[in-house]
Amino acid sequence: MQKYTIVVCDHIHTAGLEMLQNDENVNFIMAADEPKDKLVKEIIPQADVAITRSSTDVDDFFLEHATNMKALVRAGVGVDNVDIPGCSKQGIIVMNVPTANTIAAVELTMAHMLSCMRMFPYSHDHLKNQRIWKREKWYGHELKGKKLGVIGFGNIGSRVAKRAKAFEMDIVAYDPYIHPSKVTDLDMTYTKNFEDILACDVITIHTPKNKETIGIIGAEEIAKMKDGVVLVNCARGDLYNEDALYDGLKSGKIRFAGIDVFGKEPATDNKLLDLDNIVVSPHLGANTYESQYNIGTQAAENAIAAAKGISYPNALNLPIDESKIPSFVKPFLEMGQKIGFLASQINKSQIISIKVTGNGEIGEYVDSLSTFVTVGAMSQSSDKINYVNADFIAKEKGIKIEAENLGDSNVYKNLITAKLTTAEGTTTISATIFDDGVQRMVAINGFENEVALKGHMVLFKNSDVPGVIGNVGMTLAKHNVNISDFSLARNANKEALAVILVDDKVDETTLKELAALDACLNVSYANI
Ligand SMILES: NC(=O)c1ccc[n+]([C@@H]2O[C@H](COP(=O)([O-])OP(=O)(O)OC[C@H]3O[C@@H](n4cnc5c(N)ncnc54)[C@H](O)[C@@H]3O)[C@@H](O)[C@H]2O)c1
Ligand SMILES: O=C(O)[C@H](O)COP(=O)(O)O
Repeated sequence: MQKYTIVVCDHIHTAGLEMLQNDENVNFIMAADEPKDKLVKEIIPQADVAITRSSTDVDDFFLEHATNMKALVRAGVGVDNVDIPGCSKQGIIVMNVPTANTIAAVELTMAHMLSCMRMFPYSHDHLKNQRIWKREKWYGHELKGKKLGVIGFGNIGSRVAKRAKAFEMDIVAYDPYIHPSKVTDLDMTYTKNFEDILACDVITIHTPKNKETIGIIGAEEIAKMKDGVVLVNCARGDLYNEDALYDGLKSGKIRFAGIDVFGKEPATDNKLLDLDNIVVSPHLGANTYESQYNIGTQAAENAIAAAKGISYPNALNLPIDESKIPSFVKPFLEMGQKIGFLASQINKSQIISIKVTGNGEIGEYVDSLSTFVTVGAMSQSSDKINYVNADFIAKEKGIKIEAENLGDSNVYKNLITAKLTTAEGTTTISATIFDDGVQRMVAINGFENEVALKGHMVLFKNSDVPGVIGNVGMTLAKHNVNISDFSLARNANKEALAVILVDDKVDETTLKELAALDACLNVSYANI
């Protein structure tokens, strides 16, 4: 029985661990308590799939040891500590669990916001730990009537905004990547002007961490804010520049900050912890039982599906978004891979370039088609090639990949053509799918041979003189090769090409005998 190794690198809910344990095809290794060095060097090389959280960096060191890995599941949202291009290069499909912890993060944000307004952890500490009853010391502020600036209006930001509106706050949202109606339909203000956010009483951030958002709030932005502003960050460390945040809090320009995430975690020696106008938590945004149950079970389910090659839910680095591919396109993708593979068997040499064109409606998907043709064409020479790393590996090998949408075709409703150029020459194959659903080659190197793209194939090119077909048939019969289909086409140069489907593999002796026939120009065998 096929067994797949799934390594759990960080703690996930026991319900997820049980799913892994109970799957008979899964050999599951719980490595959350292993030192990272041991995890990476000794355990990761065994993994077909790994499950990680924010405590495991998927960096050069990790990838260097992930020699068998097919997929990685981030049991959460943020993939800022996962080197996605590096994973793609190694053919590792990266998936996350994007919505399972949304509510947990939303509610923690509200907790931070309220704690900042009422200094709740401090009054609690005063009474409980210091036994001081000093009501006049703890005058807070109300959310009602205050302006809340929300940076990033996705799953979490939009829900924080809705809850804040229930507290009668006025919401201003900044998110250049959404339609403004997502905000205005909720009777909130949408802005493209970041200064409108800086003018708010309370600011909360809910963007991913990337080149554009790191330091989106720095010293300059803080200087423009209202005196006594409150800042909340339950998204990622470093979105607010930590030095600027520290200075702003120290000077009192920022009255209070609620911070769940830090530039470097664990953050036990972060200087922000020295301040007494800050509420902090150790990256607890996702830590509710409900959210961890959802995340743990979804991560386990997705890891099992990926290990078995069944599906890759929420994959972040597939060249195509499968949910956006209409069903009629999928067989064309599969056929693209077949003609790439066929071309590479007929034209066996170092690949120089691959050009893919599409006619008809399929032309719109020619970029995805070219990825599939590339996988097919390169799979002879590399057993590591897949849809995720095909473009990277092609680039690395200096192979030029081109894709072009040629618009409507006069003859075929949809047609894909793959042109494979190697050190030996060029092979061009066109294929289509008619209403009967059969994937058919319709042309090869200028010959209009129509033949189903399946099984064993002999391609026999000859001078167009009498008697050739008979001799080919006799030679195949002599070697016990049964013909199941035969397609003959001629060109203007008095040449003919026979594409012969046969029942079994054709051996070298038979091919040599065919090549020795008088009119033969060349012969090749392929199996798809
Ligand atoms: N503290 C935690 O434990 C915790 C838990 C869950 C999520 N998170 C973090 O919260 C963040 C948001 O998560 P989400 O699920 O809402 O993600 P999401 O993808 O649903 O939303 C992110 C939003 O940010 C917007 N955005 C991107 N770049 C922007 C920019 N430059 N300016 C303004 N808006 C921009 C996007 O358009 C999107 O609407 C992520 O960083 C995630 O890692 C933290
Ligand atoms: O991005 C996330 O999903 C959160 O930050 C949670 O991270 P964690 O899984 O390490 O708690």
